[in-house]
Amino acid sequence: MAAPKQATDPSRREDASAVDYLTELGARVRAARARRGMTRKILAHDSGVSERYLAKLETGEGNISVLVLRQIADAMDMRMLDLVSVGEQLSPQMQSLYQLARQMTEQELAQANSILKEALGHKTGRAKAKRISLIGLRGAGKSTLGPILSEKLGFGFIELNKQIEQEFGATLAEIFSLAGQPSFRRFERRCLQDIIESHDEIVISTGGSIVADEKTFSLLVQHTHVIWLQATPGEHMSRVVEQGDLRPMAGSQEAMADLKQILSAREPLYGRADEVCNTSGRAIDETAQNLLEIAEGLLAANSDQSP
Ligand SMILES: Nc1ncnc2c1ncn2[C@@H]1O[C@H](COP(=O)(O)OP(=O)(O)OP(=O)(O)O)[C@@H](O)[C@H]1O
Ligand SMILES: O=C(O)C1=C[C@@H](O)[C@@H](O)[C@H](O)C1
Ligand SMILES: [Mg+2]
Repeated sequence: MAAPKQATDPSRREDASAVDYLTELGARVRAARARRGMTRKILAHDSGVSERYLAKLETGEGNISVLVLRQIADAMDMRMLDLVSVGEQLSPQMQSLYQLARQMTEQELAQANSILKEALGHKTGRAKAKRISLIGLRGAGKSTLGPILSEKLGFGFIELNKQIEQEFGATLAEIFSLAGQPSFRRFERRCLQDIIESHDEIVISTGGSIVADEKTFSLLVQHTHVIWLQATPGEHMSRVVEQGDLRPMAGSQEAMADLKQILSAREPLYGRADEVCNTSGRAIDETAQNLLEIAEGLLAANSDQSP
């Protein structure tokens, strides 16, 4: 007869973490239901999921399907994300804002955004000081235009990714392969925080994926005047290839589709920038001049707001 599996068996460890996860998920559903004052019967009625199944789920016994979880989240008017992502819950204040925002039309959202920005204007204005950051996809021109802009403004210049490499004594590739993406994101945030604390007049060229981390990107938005350097997908691709990076050529159809997908996924995030600078079909000199005007406009608006 085969010996029973020991606790050190990796498959057992996976089982244990799955049980913990399902228990946590169940507790979240129960807590969310309780916060809304919904009995299990009401949630069953509103979601179309049986009371019996809900009871199993809430005690961590049911390995729920994504679609059923969506029914439950919808019935409680909440994001599935807040049920499934352990350790990443919205604070009560954020939840309240989120609920409010969910009921608004796009037009009302834009209005709410500018009302909030204005109401908090003196705070954000000071918080941004004379820091300009450039964001955008690979080949947008962040590294090319950043130093030119800093020279024209008489400010310092920092290439965030280079700063991270210096700070942590390893190349980006090494950081990604040895420490992994989550560590890179932590280093990136820490570096940005240090730069913000130590520089009031600076141009920062960021990495294209800085928008992927909500906290880091919020830090950037709150403490710098963010300018999104835009280009067409074709130009992003041709510029990267011209720089000698031949990776995008491996199956160029697929690479182009990937690039377009990344761009469209990031567009709403890049869209949080204070201003946009279109670099497409323009010479570097011309773009640099336009970028300078945009930056000066942002700095002037900021000095108007300062107390
Ligand atoms: N109008 C323009 N503005 C900026 N760069 C341009 C323009 N036209 C062509 N280029 C070229 O596009 C390339 C932009 O590359 P750059 O390395 O500055 O992009 P990046 O945004 O820093 O990308 P990455 O995310 O890979 O660091 C350069 O080779 C530059 O010469
Ligand atoms: O756009 C991207 O996805 C990236 C751009 C680089 O600057 C780095 O931030 C990282 O390698 C990822
Ligand atoms: Mg660059």
